[in-house]
Amino acid sequence: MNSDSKIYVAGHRGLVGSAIVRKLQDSGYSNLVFRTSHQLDLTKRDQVDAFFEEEQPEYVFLAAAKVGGIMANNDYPAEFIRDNLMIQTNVIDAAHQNGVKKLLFLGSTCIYPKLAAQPMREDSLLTGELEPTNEPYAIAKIAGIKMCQSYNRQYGTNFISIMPTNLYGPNDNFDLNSSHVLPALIRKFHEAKLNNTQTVEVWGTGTPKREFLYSDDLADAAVYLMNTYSGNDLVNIGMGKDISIKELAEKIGNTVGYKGEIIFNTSKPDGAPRKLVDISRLTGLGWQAEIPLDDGLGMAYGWFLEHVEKNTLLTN
Ligand SMILES: NC(=O)C1=CN([C@@H]2O[C@H](COP(=O)(O)OP(=O)(O)OC[C@H]3O[C@@H](n4cnc5c(N)ncnc54)[C@H](OP(=O)(O)O)[C@@H]3O)[C@@H](O)[C@H]2O)C=CC1
Ligand SMILES: C[C@H]1O[C@H](OP(=O)(O)OP(=O)(O)OC[C@H]2O[C@@H](n3cnc4c(=O)[nH]c(N)nc43)[C@H](O)[C@@H]2O)[C@@H](O)[C@@H](O)C1=O
Repeated sequence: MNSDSKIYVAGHRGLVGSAIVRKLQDSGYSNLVFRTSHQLDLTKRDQVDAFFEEEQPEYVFLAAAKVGGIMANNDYPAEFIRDNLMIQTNVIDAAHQNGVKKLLFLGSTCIYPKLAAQPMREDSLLTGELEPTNEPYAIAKIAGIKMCQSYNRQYGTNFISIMPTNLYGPNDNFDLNSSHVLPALIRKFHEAKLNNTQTVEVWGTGTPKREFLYSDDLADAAVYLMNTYSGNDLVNIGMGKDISIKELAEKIGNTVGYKGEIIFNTSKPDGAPRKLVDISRLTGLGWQAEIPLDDGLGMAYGWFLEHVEKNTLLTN
């Protein structure tokens, strides 16, 4: 990408899209184009076609998607498979029809089998059963990967796919029903501290392990790979380290300064037992993460205090 290349960041208000925009702007890219979902509903093919014809972007970061944590995926499987298939099909095909030079598709490590050998290598894709709580979303993401690879093969496009681990950072979703674990626990511990509540409920057994990457690290990797990597092989993006949900809860409790007790609600699902990604392909391409979890948690809590707590949560 050149500094004046026209770059479309789909999903620019979200956790990932907003981090990619910050990274591009900080790196001097000045010709960025965005639309909110109200201005451009990417599930609507006619709107997507009109947008690409009008704007003719040269590069596309596809960070628009229907995204949520374990319960949202479990409760709304139809929306997760439908919206994601529609958004990615419309954008990937329009990118091809309009001669986009390069597109980066965001998948997720939930595409790998529930019991994949750890750390999960890119070649474990389609070698076993998926985790049931997010199978419809994972199937949509696998279709997106296969679409990029098929377009590259048949039409000679340059569409790459990256598979980030669990992410967190500014503009995360802090809604307790639909969010991922990390923002949910920041909010739960913060509210328990303010209200002097004796216990905080953590879902599941606390034994599943997850790997967490700060969104600015992910954005750095995405821009780096857009500039340096072309090919059909997926690239995992992660830290290469994971922790249990119990350990995460304890860390967040310490970050927030909560003194009460943690209780586990085992009626809620655990999901995949472990999702540590193998990052050898990524490190071989010359990139590694820089923001340790302890630093990232402090930054995420600071962002929450500044942007979410003040404005909405406690006035509900
Ligand atoms: N969060 C995570 O832990 C992980 C995320 N990913 C992937 O990263 C990508 C981005 O996720 P994340 O940033 O967390 O998600 P967010 O929910 O934070 O943001 C998603 C964005 O998509 C946009 N969007 C949703 N539906 C539509 C639509 N119909 N038309 C146009 N825009 C739409 C929204 O736009 P608007 O704000 O304008 O409504 C929103 O800003 C996804 O592909 C996800 O699978 C991968 C691994 C982990
Ligand atoms: C990114 C990834 O995200 C999802 O998969 P997940 O990693 O299972 O998601 P999660 O962050 O919601 O949960 C992780 C673990 O944490 C436990 N947990 C405890 N307490 C809370 C809690 O309060 N909220 C939530 N959400 N989880 C909690 C929870 O029970 C589980 O054991 C999918 O969307 C998947 O498709 C995907 O791609």
